[in-house]
Amino acid sequence: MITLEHIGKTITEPNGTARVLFEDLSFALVEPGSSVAVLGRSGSGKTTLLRILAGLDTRFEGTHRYHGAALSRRYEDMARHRRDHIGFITQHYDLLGDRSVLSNVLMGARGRRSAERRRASEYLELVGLTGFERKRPSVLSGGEAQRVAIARALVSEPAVILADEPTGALDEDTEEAVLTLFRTLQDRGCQLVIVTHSERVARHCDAQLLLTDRALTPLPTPR
Ligand SMILES: Nc1ncnc2c1ncn2[C@@H]1O[C@H](COP(=O)(O)OP(=O)(O)OP(=O)(O)O)[C@@H](O)[C@H]1O
Repeated sequence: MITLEHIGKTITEPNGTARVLFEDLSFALVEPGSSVAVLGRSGSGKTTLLRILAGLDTRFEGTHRYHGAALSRRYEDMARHRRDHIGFITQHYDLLGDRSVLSNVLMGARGRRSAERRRASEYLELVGLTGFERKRPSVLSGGEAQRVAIARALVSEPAVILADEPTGALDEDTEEAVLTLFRTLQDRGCQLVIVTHSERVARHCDAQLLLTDRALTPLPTPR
């Protein structure tokens, strides 16, 4: 269970003026295996919200809880929280260019080496990238790079997956395969937060929230 309570955040615009991004924002993902889509205009703060949930942004007011316990803002504690519980599919993939695809996926793994390598290969297969293990990120298409980022986030089978536009570079069939993979993980109890501009992706989630006027508002489920 992951919750945000009374979150406030102010950013500084490039011209030096302050802008309130979040004001008394609340969020709760309670049921095991549940998923929520976060929609909102460009610049409304969706990525910032995911970064707070991931423990990557600690400069905010309010409380971030995991299973009821308030998270410390110490860098080491946040890093441990991320490693132990969170899989983050970032908007720009953030692959390491001097490492192979397999090595990039292993960056997301924890546990015994041989088991990790096997699971990394399994997840590459699940995202349709068997045979890509030794390639470098620079030779991948955008959609292939995105699928490597997905495999990296999922390989540790985290309790919570945070996904920033996770299928933005994918064709419909590949997107469907990724959404099916997400559903399989949800069936095992994994919780998902997906930032998306796509109604199709939002429809796959159990609930939809709109980030507007500095806070989250529930939306009726699209048909
Ligand atoms: N560290 C920062 N310092 C200053 N401004 C920031 C910082 N991080 C984000 N911003 C600004 O905060 C606003 C929200 O950014 P964010 O990336 O969260 O939006 P978004 O809703 O995810 O947008 P998009 O849909 O375009 O990806 C933007 O105007 C961005 O320029």
